[in-house]
Parts: sequence; C-alpha cells; structure tokens
Amino acid sequence: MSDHLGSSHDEGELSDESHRRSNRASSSEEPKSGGSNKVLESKMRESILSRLTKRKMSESDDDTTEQRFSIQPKDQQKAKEDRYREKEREKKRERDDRKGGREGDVRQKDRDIRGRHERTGRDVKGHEHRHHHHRKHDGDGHRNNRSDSDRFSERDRKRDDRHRDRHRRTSSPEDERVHRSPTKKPKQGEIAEDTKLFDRVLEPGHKKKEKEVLVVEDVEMSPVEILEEKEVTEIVEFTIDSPVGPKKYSKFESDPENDVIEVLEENAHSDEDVESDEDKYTKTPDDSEWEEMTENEQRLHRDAMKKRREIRQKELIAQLPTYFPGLMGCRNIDEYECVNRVDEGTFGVVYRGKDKRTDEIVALKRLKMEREKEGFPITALREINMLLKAGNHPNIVNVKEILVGSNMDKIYMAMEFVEHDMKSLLDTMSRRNKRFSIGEQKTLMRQLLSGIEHMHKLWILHRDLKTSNLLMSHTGILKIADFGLAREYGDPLRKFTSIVVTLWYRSPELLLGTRLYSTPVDMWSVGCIMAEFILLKPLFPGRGELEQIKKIFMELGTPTESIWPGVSELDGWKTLTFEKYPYNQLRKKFLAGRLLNDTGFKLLNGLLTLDPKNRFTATQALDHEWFEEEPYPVPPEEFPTFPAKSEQNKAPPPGAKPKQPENRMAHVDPETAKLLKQFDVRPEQMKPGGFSIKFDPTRF
Ligand SMILES: Nc1ncnc2c1ncn2[C@@H]1O[C@H](COP(=O)(O)OP(=O)(O)OP(=O)(O)O)[C@@H](O)[C@H]1O
Repeated sequence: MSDHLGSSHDEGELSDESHRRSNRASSSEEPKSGGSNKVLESKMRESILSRLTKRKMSESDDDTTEQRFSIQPKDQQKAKEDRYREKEREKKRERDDRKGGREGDVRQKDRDIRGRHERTGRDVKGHEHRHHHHRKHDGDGHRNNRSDSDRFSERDRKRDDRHRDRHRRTSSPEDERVHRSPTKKPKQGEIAEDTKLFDRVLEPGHKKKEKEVLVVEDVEMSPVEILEEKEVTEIVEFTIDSPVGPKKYSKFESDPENDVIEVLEENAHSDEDVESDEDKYTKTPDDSEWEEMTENEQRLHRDAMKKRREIRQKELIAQLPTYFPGLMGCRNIDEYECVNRVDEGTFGVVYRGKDKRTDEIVALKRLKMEREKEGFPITALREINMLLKAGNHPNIVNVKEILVGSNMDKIYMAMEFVEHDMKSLLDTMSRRNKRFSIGEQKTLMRQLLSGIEHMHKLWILHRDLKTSNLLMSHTGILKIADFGLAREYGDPLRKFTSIVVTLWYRSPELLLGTRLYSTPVDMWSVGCIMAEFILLKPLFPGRGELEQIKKIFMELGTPTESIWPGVSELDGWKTLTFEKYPYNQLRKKFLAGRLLNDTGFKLLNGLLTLDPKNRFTATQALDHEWFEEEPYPVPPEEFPTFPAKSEQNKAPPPGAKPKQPENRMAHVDPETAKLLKQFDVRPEQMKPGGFSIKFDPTRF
C-alpha cells in the first residue's frame, strides 16, 4: 500500500504539472486530433491519480478512508468490496442477535444470499449500490449510530476516532462550529460526527454550508466509499417527524417546517449540557430504522416526538398575530328597507329606513365619501365618533349602528328617527302665523341647553348649531343632530379653523377670525336659536361675513376694548374698520317686551354677549331665573303635534289602489325603478304632498 502511495505521489507531482498543462490546453485550445485527445485523457487520468495519492498520504493510511474515486486497481477495489460485504454481514448479525428469535432466519438468509451470489458469480454490488444510495440520501448510518451506540463495532469506533482526528486537523474553525453539535456532548462510544447530519440541518447556516460542499466526481459509485465517508456534507434529503410518521423533504423542496424545527431544536437543547436519554430519540428514524428498533426504543421515540410537538405547538401559537376582539363587523344596508328620502344636507343624504328584522323606523344618513381619495373621510369619522360619545342623552340624537353599503365608499349611520326638524317647523308655523307659547319656548330652550351642557361636559364642541340641526319628536323632545363639524376640545385650547358654524349662527369672535375658541361659540348659536324660536325667523341673516358682523354690531353695538377686552387683537378687527353703533338695539326686535320679557331678554343677552369670556355657559343659562318664573316650561308631552314633513310621503292604506302606477314607473329611469323596487318604495309614494323622492343610484 505504502509503496503504491509512494509511487503514486511521484506520479502525482508529474501529473499535476501535466494536468495544469492539459487544463490550459482544454480551456484555451481545442484539441486538434484524436491523438491529442488520447494524450489529454491519459493526463487527466494521471492527474486524478495524483490527487488521490496526495489525499491518501495526507489523511490516513487506512484504505477505507479514501473512497471517492473509483479509479483504483481492480484487486484493491475487490478487496474493499469484500471488506464491506463482511462488515455488512457482521452488522446484520448483530442486529439479528438483538432481535433474538429472528437470528436463525437471518443467518439462513445471509447464507442463502452468499450462496446465491457464489452460484451466480455476481457480487452484491447492485444491492450495495442501492444501499449506498439510500444511505447517502438519508444519513442512515448516522442515525443508526445515534439511536443505538451498541451497534458500533470496535472497528467502527477506531475508524471514527481516526476520522475525527483527521477532521480536526483539516477542518477550519468555522467548519468545526458547523460539525460540532452545539448542544450535545458525545457519549462514550458515540462520536461527534454522528450528529453532524442533523446538526447541519439544524444549524442556521447549514444552507450556506451546503453551497460549500466539495463536489466529488464519482466516476463509479462504490458502496464502500459512502459508508466510510463521514465528511459528506451534502444533505440531499432529511426527515422530520409528524404524528403520522416520518416525512421526507428534499433540500430542493421548500420545507415549511424547517425554520420552526430549527428553533425548536435549539430551544429543546439549549439549556442541556448533558445529553439526556431522551435526546437520542428526538431525531426521527426512517421506516427501516423504526422497524429495527426495540419496543422500548420506539416508546422513547414516541415520547420525544410528543415533547417536540408540544414545543412546536407553543412556537406556532407565539407566532399568531394579535387578535383585536373589540372590533365588530357592520351590518349591511340591505338589512334595511328604504321608506323615503328625508333630506340632503351638506354632508350627507338622509333616508327614512325600516329595519327588516324589527320593523323599527330609523334615519339613515349616508355619509359623504366621494370626495375622499385616501381612506375614510375624517369628517365622517368625527361625526360617528362624537355622536357615539355624546349620543347617550335624551336631547342628542342617538346613533344605533353604522352600516355598510354595496362597497366601502357607502357608509350609513342609523339613528333614531325624529319626525321634525326645527327649521321646517318654524317655517310652517311662520307661514301659518303661529308661535310657540312662552312655556313651549322655555321647554325648547331647556332641552337645547341640557343637551349642550352634556356635550360640553364631554369636551365636545358642536360647531354647527342651527335650527335645521335641531330635531323635534312627535312627543315634544328636542334633539341635537348633525355632529359633522363636532370636535373634541381640550385645556389648553388648541387652534381650530374659524370657518365653522353656518354664517347666521356664527359668533363674532369666529367672524373676527379667532382660532382659539371654545364652548362660547356654541352658546352664541344658542342665543341665535332662542331668538329664532321666538321670532320664527333668523336673528342675523347676513349674506356674507362682513354683512354678518355688521348686522351683529348694529343690533348689539360695536364693541370696544372695555366691552370686549382683547377684541382689538383679533385679525378681523385689525384689518377692518367698523362703524360705531350705539349700544344694544336688540330689545326693539322683540317688540319692546311683548315677545320676550325682561328676564327672558337677560338670558338672551347673556347668550348673545360679544365677549366670549362673559357669555353664558350652558349651565349658567339653565340656571337662569327665566325658567323659574311663570309661565313655566310646558311638559314635552303637552307640545302640540305637527304634520311631519319627513313622513308626509306615506304609503296609502293597505288595499287602496295605486293611481296609474305603470304610468308613474314609465317616467322613472330603469335604475331608479330598480332601486324603488329594491327598497320597497311604491310608485305612488314618489310625489305626494309636494315631496319628490329622488333616488340617485350612484349615491345610494
Ligand atoms: N335622526 C334624524 N331623524 C329624522 N330626520 C333627520 C335625522 N337626522 C337628520 N335628519 C334630517 O336630515 C337633514 C340633514 O341632516 P344633517 O343635518 O345631519 O345632514 P348634513 O348633511 O350634516 O346637513 P347640514 O350640515 O347641511 O345641516 C336634517 O335637517 C333633518 O331634516
């Protein structure tokens, strides 16, 4: 052997040189003829032999350690194969010994096989080749050793020791890190390399390492070479256990559990310096190994698998996203039937709807979304938010739910339906030359102030109080609606826009451009509304901001620093010059006390105070003596009832024949007709009482 190696070594040096030359030739020059090909072939052969020799010299004198090249002397190859067969038989006998009862059969089988081969003159190469292939693919040898150290033959141990020494000499520190099991100490009779296959699987950098695998040019696969080759780093296939049995993953397949397994294995062993008996069984055996195991080993494996499954379960649970149980889904608008359209304001269309489940009548306000390009409009969000916050009061309209339409740009707010809006009511009364009694005025004012006091206590500014945003039920209950401009305010005040509140109800400080304002802006509006309750028409119907402020100063007098400290600091005051109007002409508007007595006027004056700091708060107004004197506020239920405009387009009584329904439908465009049908609105409901139900399919 050493002779052979020595000569090979010499040859190898020469071969190396010729190999280099042949490489240059093959890379830069095309072979000119068949003769040169032969020369190249022989040079390559020499080169290979030289590499083989070098390797053998540097690594070991054991012929079984260098097995990757099949170009070997035939007798040497034969000798190896014989040794391999013998060793296999030995192992088989050991296994059979353990199995006891099966010993005789196996030996007989072994004899049979040997006899058969002798008879046929064939060696067991085919079989061994398959076996080698199998081993290469699943790291069988490693697992056999790991699962039962007794299976090591004396020879195996010696060889592994040699191999370990060699590996230590040749491998880089990084390789050592990769090959050494970070969590296990090798047991006596068990070598560290035994764990390396799975260590590589579990090693976070193993995939990277795979790329560094030495490519072995096997011209002819030898069964011996792979058995002995402990340095094979290419993991072609590995297994993970599952409750239904081992599962195989090719390295080329995506392994969904791979990452988890890595973590689990690390976790499972990180705090264990000493390998416990159980650890040996955490690696899943393949089918044949499983069959070879004793019952006890199988039980230990099952326990270990169970433990691993539990850890894996915990890991997976820890990866689940946070669940937010507070969010409820919205019902669809289909759950309601549209009875009729009530009105359209600046921010939305309001419909009268009926809950199909409960028959409850509600107001469905469709929030305007179409101008919103990015996400849910902030105005709609504010309105929902503020109403949900403040709506739990008898004088604030109550929101029942939020509904979605056919898509996300159709959002509806279902509110309690309130039959009248104050503006329409006042118009009707004015037309009919009717007025609220003083008791009724007091009732209305007390309800309004009560709702506002509640709102302000919640730090909410309405910022759009006006008669059209006040609703009145058949039972005389006033409700504040339309929180589309409502905002939460704080202390200290934040700057808000001054372009809020419908002009006629806008306070002088807003008109003069202040951005630091608070509840007094609402109280000014309340003063305007109180006057409108009495007069049945707006108090300051300006046609523009300038006219609006002028009208106010004409009635209440142009303020000075002594009347309103700080007025001269306001932007509007600085830029405009106002005519000096004499102090407070308002009383004249109320027919010198016939429409409002002195006490009532004091309240009105307190609300319409120019200086916001001196303006009445809702609580001050509620405590005003006007409410304490006669005539007292009337109970709401004694309020007169009025025909509600929003209900005027009722369906005729059941059984009544619709007048020319076909003709009416004929004038409706197909889309509107479809909607009418969908929302159960009969054609005769379309134009009653001067009301026109105009469905806009693009909006609803
Ligand atoms: N809960 C309700 N019950 C009955 N009718 C209602 C209800 N809410 C609103 N309405 C009617 O719809 C009209 C418009 O409603 P709302 O004021 O909320 O909409 P808007 O678009 O904010 O209008 P604007 O800002 O122009 O006043 C009201 O004037 C009232 O007639």
